[in-house]
Amino acid sequence: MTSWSPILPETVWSKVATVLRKELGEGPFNSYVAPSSVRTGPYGDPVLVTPTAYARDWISRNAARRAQELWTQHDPDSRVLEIKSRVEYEDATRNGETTALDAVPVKDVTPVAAPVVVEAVAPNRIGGLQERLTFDSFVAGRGNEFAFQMSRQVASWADGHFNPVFFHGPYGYGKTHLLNAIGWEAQSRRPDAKIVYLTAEKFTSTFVKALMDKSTAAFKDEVRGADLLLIDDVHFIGGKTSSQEELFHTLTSLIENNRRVVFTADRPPSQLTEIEARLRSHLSSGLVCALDVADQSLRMGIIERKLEQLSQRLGAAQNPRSDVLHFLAERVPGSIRELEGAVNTLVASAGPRLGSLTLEEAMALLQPNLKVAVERRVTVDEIQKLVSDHFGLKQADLLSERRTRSVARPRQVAMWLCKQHTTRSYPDIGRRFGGRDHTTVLHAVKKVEELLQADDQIARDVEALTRKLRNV
Ligand SMILES: Nc1ncnc2c1ncn2[C@@H]1O[C@H](COP(=O)(O)OP(=O)(O)OP(=O)(O)O)[C@@H](O)[C@H]1O
Repeated sequence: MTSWSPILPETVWSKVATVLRKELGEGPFNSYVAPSSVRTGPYGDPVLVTPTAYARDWISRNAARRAQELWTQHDPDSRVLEIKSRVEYEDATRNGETTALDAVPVKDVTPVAAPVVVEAVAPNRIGGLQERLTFDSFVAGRGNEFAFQMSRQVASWADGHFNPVFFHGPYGYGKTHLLNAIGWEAQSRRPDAKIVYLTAEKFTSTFVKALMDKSTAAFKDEVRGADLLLIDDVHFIGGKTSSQEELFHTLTSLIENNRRVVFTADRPPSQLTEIEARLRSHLSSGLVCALDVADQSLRMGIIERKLEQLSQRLGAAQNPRSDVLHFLAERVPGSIRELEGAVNTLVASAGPRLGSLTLEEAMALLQPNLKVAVERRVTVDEIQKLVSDHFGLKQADLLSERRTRSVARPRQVAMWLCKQHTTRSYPDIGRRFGGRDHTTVLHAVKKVEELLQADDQIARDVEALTRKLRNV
């Protein structure tokens, strides 16, 4: 067996962070420590990378000594934890001080139930695409095989008989992954082509903003000029009349001009009852293709691929024993998103002991993941509807650019509820609130934490909303 040496920095960090969270309190922890992540420096030393110089200074003043103390307790090699802002770290990386292989976003090894770190969003050429979501990292099997083949066909720019292509399926089973993979592959085959990827939220919010700014012509040019348009979560456009109208004209124009369009949604077009009949019918006029929940063998394949990826990035490690693998595949409730979270938890918490863990030990480590997914799943969409109703707003207000307090505060409450009641990451929540940055979500979460202590009215609102969410 090849063992990991030295111990994974992420494993140590997740222990350190758990204690810091308790000692610093949720507010400061979420503001400064949670958005930071642990990377590895050129000589294997851990580096805590903070999003800003301000956060670096705050941590250096208020938490560095304690973090080092805790680090030393948990790291058999007693390495020194350096603290750098992201800019400093990136400069050092550019200057060859670190190796690409060493850079490990902590998100990948952090339990989903303990939001210690923020997902690192890699930059990409097509706006909005995530770099890790490619065909190579997608595992095909029963439930998604046909969707996978169709996606490859669209991405190959082969003469398509079907346009638009519409993928639908339950949450967390790879729709966004396939849409991203199509984008990457199509771009690599035709670098000159214009590929536009938009979530339906982003389509709506950008369009509404363009209406207000009287700049719809630019918006139309951008979207209707695409050779391939990829729209994620189109169900979101339900009830939004002007955006539906715009999407309808966009779709017909692209199809008339032989441009490709691909949609994803949580339901087939026929069930999108909040979408106007004319648009619904156009959505189903090409190929409608279902992604189904994954069976045990697909879940096992995904676990193996995920372990392979983690071991490539973190160094070789022995896979868990087969009873542990089967437990993961069969007993972790929820979608592939929760399954991935469970694999991350196990790898992060077991470290070099991964291969020798007994089933009982694995079950104990996975406790948070088993609990989280047992609870009823709440969606971002549901939270947005509930919050906008509660505060007498429209759902679109929460996604809009409006910053007046009567809108900004409910938006922050909605973001906080999303963090509490869904397994979505900060960047993901930001995307679903009109394409906002993850730092905005972090700020909102921190603000609401503060208000819950200081503002009785907000505390009552949050309590009422939480109760409603549980009973929906
Ligand atoms: N077949 C698969 N192979 C590898 N990873 C997968 C597969 N299916 C899903 N995943 C992973 O599971 C997670 C959730 O998938 P994704 O975001 O694509 O779900 P979705 O169906 O779009 O969900 P939602 O409707 O909530 O947006 C992602 O990290 C994705 O990479």
